[in-house]
Amino acid sequence: MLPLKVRDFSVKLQNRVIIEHADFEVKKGEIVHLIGHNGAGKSTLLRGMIGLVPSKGEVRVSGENPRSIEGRKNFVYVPDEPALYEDLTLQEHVHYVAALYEKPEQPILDWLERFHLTERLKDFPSTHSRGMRQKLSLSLALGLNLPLTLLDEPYNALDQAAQEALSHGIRDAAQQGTGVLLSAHQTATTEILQAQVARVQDGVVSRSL
Ligand SMILES: Nc1ncnc2c1ncn2[C@@H]1O[C@H](COP(=O)(O)OP(=O)(O)OP(=O)(O)O)[C@@H](O)[C@H]1O
Repeated sequence: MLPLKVRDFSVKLQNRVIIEHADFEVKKGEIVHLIGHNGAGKSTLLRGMIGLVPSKGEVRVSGENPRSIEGRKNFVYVPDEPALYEDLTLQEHVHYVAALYEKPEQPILDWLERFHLTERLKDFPSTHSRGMRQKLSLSLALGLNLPLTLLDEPYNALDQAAQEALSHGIRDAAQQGTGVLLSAHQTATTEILQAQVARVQDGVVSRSL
C-alpha cells in the first residue's frame, strides 16, 4: 500500500488556483523533497492534502482518506510553526502523543536525545527557544514512525548540528519504511537526504521518477 497517493488534486484559495490537477505518489521508504519559490504553493499543497484548506480530488494515505478517523492514524504533519500544548511539559507531550497514536514512547525519547533535549523534559515549551520548540515538534512526529510523515520547512530555526541530526534521522526513518514528504528551500537537502524531487510551479506539481 502506498503511503501517499494523490490524484487530480486541486486547491483554490480566494478564487485563485494554487495547485491544479496534481498527480503524484510517495512510496514506502521514499523521501520526496518539495521545492518551489516563495508562494509557489508548497505549504498549501501539504495543508490541502490533509484537509486544513479546502481542496478537490483524491488523496489516500495507506489507502485511507486522511480526513477519516482511520486515515488520521497513518500520517503526521509538522507545520512550519511548531504547534505545541503550552500547559504540558515536554515529558507530558511525549506521554500524550504516544498514547494518542497508541505507539511506544521510547522512539520519541530517542529523537529528543538526538536533539539533546532529554535533560529538559520537565520544562514547558513556552520556556524554550524557537529552535528547541521545533526540535520537540519534530521529535513528536518522527518518533511515531507512521507510514507517512509530512514536514513543512523542518530545517527552519535549527542550528547546523540539529540540521545534521535531522537529516540522519529522516534517512533512518525512511530506511525503516516511513514515506517522507518535506518542503525545504536549501537545494543541498535533496542530495543529503538522497531524496526524489517534486517541484511546485505555476500550480503544477512535477515529480522526478
Ligand atoms: N489563507 C490563504 N488565503 C489566500 N491565499 C493564500 C492563503 N494561504 C496562502 N495563500 C496564497 O497561496 C500561495 C501559496 O502559498 P504557500 O504558503 O503555499 O507557498 P509556499 O510555496 O509554501 O511559500 P514559502 O516558500 O514562502 O513558504 C501564495 O500566493 C499565498 O499568497
